[in-house]
Amino acid sequence: MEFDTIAAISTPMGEGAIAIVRLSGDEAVTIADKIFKSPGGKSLTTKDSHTIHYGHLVDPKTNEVVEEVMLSLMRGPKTFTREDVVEINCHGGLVSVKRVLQLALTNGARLAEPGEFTKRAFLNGRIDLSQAEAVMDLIRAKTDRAMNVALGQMDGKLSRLIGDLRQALLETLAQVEVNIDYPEYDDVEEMTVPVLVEKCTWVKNEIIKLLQTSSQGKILREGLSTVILGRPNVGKSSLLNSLVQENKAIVTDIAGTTRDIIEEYVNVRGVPLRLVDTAGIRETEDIVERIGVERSREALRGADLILFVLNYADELTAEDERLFETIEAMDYIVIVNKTDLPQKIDLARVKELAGDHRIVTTSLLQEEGITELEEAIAALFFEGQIEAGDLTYVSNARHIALLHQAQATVEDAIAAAQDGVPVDMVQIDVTRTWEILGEIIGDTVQESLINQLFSQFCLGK
Ligand SMILES: Nc1nc2c(c(=O)[nH]1)N(C=O)[C@@H](CNc1ccc(C(=O)N[C@@H](CCC(=O)O)C(=O)O)cc1)CN2
Ligand SMILES: Nc1nc2c(ncn2[C@@H]2O[C@H](COP(=O)(O)OP(=O)(O)OP(=O)(O)O)[C@@H](O)[C@H]2O)c(=O)[nH]1
Ligand SMILES: [Mg+2]
Repeated sequence: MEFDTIAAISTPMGEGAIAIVRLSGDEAVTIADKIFKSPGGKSLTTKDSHTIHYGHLVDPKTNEVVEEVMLSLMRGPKTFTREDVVEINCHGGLVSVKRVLQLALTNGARLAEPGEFTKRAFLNGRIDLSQAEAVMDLIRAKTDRAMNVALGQMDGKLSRLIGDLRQALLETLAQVEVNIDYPEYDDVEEMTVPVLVEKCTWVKNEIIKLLQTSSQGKILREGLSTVILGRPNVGKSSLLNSLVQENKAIVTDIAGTTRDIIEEYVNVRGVPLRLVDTAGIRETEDIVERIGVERSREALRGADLILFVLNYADELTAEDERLFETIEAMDYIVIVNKTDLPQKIDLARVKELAGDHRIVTTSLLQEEGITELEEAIAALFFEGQIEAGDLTYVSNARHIALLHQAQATVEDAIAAAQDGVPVDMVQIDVTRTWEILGEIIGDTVQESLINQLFSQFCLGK
């Protein structure tokens, strides 16, 4: 494909000692050649591919030296975009990077749109759509595990599986063609239906397996949304601090210390948590605190997991019992904190209220019970789950939606075939399933969607 030459800053703005301005397209080398002077004076166009060069950027209009740089020259198709790529490594700092970019733009490059480099890698056929989406996931990954999932997908793990499913569907379609071409042979019809049902059932089961990974996949990507809940002063902020192993939240003995929501990412035994510390829930006259309490209640609504903190050294209150009711239908762990103080809480009553939910006792002050709590969190996440490593995860909402659609259409195909619907009718559902799966890897997908997907990328990627 033929495209114009794009340029963008590919490193964070104003940070770091070195920054990269990247160019990609047919004119990348000629544009770079116009503005780059090596000590030896030789033109870049004479240089070998995949080489790096020291020199200066010089404005061809004014002959002014703009920057001292290292320049990487990579000719397509063995590049990130499959096009000619030039990367200019300049001194970090806002002014320097912007000057370099500006110089490239005034000498024939166009400013890249967000995600346009990766989009070209896709449009030029180096990667498919799910791999391109994984590039973005990789950048956003907040834990090792999330990063590994993204790396696997970038490597084409999901693409290969989708490819296999589509291949199986194509084979059934071929079988159906034979049937349509030779309708006079009854035995062909007799053969077609079982083959169709068998292959489609396999596809259906694989889709179901993939979808089963999706809730874990989403959590790995976005973190398990975990809300720390409880009355004022029970030790919620202390719990956040001990899980993140840093003093992120303010802890005092004054009830009502936390007024607003505090959010932190932590990795508990491989489970990424998006931890939310909330204002202690109580009836209050204080306007600021009341807003905080309201926000705590809101945070609860989107939570995957609640860490419900109770005070060991205090009797259960009506508020505690109400909170048990509020979270009744949710996943929660009860944490009875302050075990270093004399017991006042009725633990039997706590067990009764908690039912099947886990109860952990802690003294956050003395750093006791934290290991048990971490184990309880990990156990909840991995309960009855297969070892995480070798699964192909789907975590992307777009992929999940398409897999649900594909499951529905392939089920229609199976049901129709079993009901004796003519095979050329069943063929329609099979073809549709093949198309829907193709959308995941971007094979059968609309341009508007592609544009929208890449526009969510960051600049320079
Ligand atoms: N300086 C720099 N660092 C970077 C990138 C970059 O673009 N520039 N990347 C950007 O995100 C990542 C590396 N990703 C890359 C992926 C593919 C190819 C590439 O050239 N692929 C070719 C050739 C492979 C080969 O030589 O065998 C290909 O697949 O055909 C390059 C970088 C991370 N680090
Ligand atoms: N004795 C004892 N004190 C603790 C323990 N954990 C926390 N505390 C103390 O309890 C007080 C309240 O702790 P916080 O973590 O601020 O409680 P909170 O639930 O966030 O309180 P609010 O933000 O006001 O809702 C502080 O003085 C803590 O040092 C514990 O295990 N034992
Ligand atoms: Mg607090």
